[in-house]
Amino acid sequence: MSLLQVERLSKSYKALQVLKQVHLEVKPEERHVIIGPNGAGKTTLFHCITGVVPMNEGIVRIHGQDVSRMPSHTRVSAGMARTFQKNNLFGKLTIEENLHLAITACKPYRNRLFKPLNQYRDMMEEAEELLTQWNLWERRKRVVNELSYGEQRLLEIMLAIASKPRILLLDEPTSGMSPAETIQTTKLIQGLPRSISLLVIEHDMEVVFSIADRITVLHHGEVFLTGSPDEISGDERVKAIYFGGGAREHAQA
Ligand SMILES: Nc1ncnc2c1ncn2[C@@H]1O[C@H](COP(=O)(O)OP(=O)(O)OP(=O)(O)O)[C@@H](O)[C@H]1O
Repeated sequence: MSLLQVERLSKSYKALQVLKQVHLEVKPEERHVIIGPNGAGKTTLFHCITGVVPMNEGIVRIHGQDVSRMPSHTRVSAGMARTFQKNNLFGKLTIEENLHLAITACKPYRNRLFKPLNQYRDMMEEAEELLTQWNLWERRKRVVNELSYGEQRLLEIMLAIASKPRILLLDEPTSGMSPAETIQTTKLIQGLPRSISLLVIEHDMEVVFSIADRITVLHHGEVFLTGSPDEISGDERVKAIYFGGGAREHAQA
């Protein structure tokens, strides 16, 4: 069974039809990357899959469960987590405080907190484990606003992992990063447990081909082609779409 299944998803913003009858499947353990020129509808597709914006038509299923009408936060309970193009962190709080909030948001006691967060032992243990795994234990007291842009984006991925998702959606995880940060982030994505399936929007072709098991090309809001990295890189029509239009500036960056 597919972990994520998107069927006939369509979305318009007033007269502008952004997504047209999109079909997409992510299998268990799969790392699936979406590419396409600027304005192809990639981020809008993520917004619709995660319930950030309503779609006009279509079905989204997570592990067979229809989540199409669920609000965004409920989809997290169904096993979906995501990062955004612009980060969603609490800049004035420390790394560990951000993590405590992210873990607590997934706990059954999240709406009835009667004591300070650091007295919830299960949450503190999970936080310590993640901070250690991600080599952030020593830096846990650092305030987020003082971190580099690349560190903030990495922290965002860690916070998304804190909800123990079955599928993680990453929207341009390396955008705005230095070459060194891009390499670090790519390694980190490669090292994520296979138990978490990935759906990633990415423009940097080196990153795309170093993480993708399958690639979907989105063009003018439609799925143009889904295939293996070899199928996509060898397809002349994809090259024409991707390098003939709005992706050029990304490809050359
Ligand atoms: N809230 C909105 N209201 C109106 N139009 C929107 C809105 N969000 C996106 N669009 C339009 O929808 C189209 C697709 O945008 P989207 O951001 O999904 O593309 P994208 O493939 O993610 O692009 P990029 O690679 O530049 O991030 C664009 O024409 C965009 O201007």
